[in-house]
Amino acid sequence: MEHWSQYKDELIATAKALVTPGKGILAGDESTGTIGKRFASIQVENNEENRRSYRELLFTAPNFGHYISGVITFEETLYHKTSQGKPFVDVMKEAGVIPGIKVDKGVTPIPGTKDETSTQGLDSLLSRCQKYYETGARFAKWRAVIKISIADGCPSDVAIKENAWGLARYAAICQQAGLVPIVETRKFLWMEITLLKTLTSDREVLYEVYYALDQQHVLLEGTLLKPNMVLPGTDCKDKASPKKIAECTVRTLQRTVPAAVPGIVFLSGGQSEEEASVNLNAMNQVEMVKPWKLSFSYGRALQSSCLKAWQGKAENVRAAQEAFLARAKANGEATLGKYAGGTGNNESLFVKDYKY
Ligand SMILES: O=C(COP(=O)(O)O)[C@@H](O)[C@H](O)[C@H](O)COP(=O)(O)O
Repeated sequence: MEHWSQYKDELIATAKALVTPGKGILAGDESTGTIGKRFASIQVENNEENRRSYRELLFTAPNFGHYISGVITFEETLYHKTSQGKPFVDVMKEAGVIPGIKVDKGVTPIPGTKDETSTQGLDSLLSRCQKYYETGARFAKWRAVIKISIADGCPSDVAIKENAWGLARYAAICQQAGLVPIVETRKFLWMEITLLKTLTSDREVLYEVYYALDQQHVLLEGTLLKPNMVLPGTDCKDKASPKKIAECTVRTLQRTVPAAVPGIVFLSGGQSEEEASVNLNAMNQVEMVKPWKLSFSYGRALQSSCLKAWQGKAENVRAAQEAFLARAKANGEATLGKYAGGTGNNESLFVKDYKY
């Protein structure tokens, strides 16, 4: 018996459903501080009722399940209800959308490194996951943040190993409780970093992550990977075309991610809405061997225009939902390589010195 035996079929089915062609994941798990920054940009107060109303707007957007397979929530949101008293979890399920939950507790510095971090939250993780499963969640997210900087010699071996091992422990525990673990390796790029350096570091990190997952008997068929696309830093002089980004990203994944993994759901990582859609589309068009589905798990690139349209006002809810659905549809098309382009905002969503 493996620790996941009881849930094996369900884990495999959930992971597969999350990467249904034409759909992807809404990352709506901004912690209280992060959503506060997003609200501040539209002069909306960061209180619980505004957070609840905003998430209600997203989860009641008409037919959002046509393009969204699952939603990652922050713990507070998992227990929220609509203004009519219906639990969000039920709203999602009725829309054919799978509820998910962020289970990590942020990062902490690794002593002796140059501001590299490891992710916290393993203590009591099993009992938390069991509780979330009972509430209706069927998948989880845990973010490892990897700093990439030539000047500081990062990522260091220590940081890579520490983060890979933590991700594997998290993944094993989630599967024990019936939750599909999304394994997130978020690279924090020094702004001048070249495409080549990102590519090399990504490969080192992913090798180690899949070694650790194997060591800890994680059922790969019941997992998803959430990486960055392979991109140059925002200040790098050599810009890369969507085709080049697609080729470098797919090649990196070919060399590191086993074919047993059903899907790779990219984070948007500061790309503009349009870039995130166009680059995902290019990956799904490029003629290379791709044994996994390539989809999205976007936060900013799905919500930026929606937030701007909302402005915290009830009379703007419909317009905000339309803005959200437009990005969901575009990215759904990009998972099929059928996004024609031109519908997204080109404004960069990069946040300088973001603290994870
Ligand atoms: O994974 C995610 C995707 O982010 P992104 O597409 O890069 O905007 C999100 O869940 C972010 O992690 C989200 O904004 C979480 O916020 P904090 O945990 O940093 O508060």
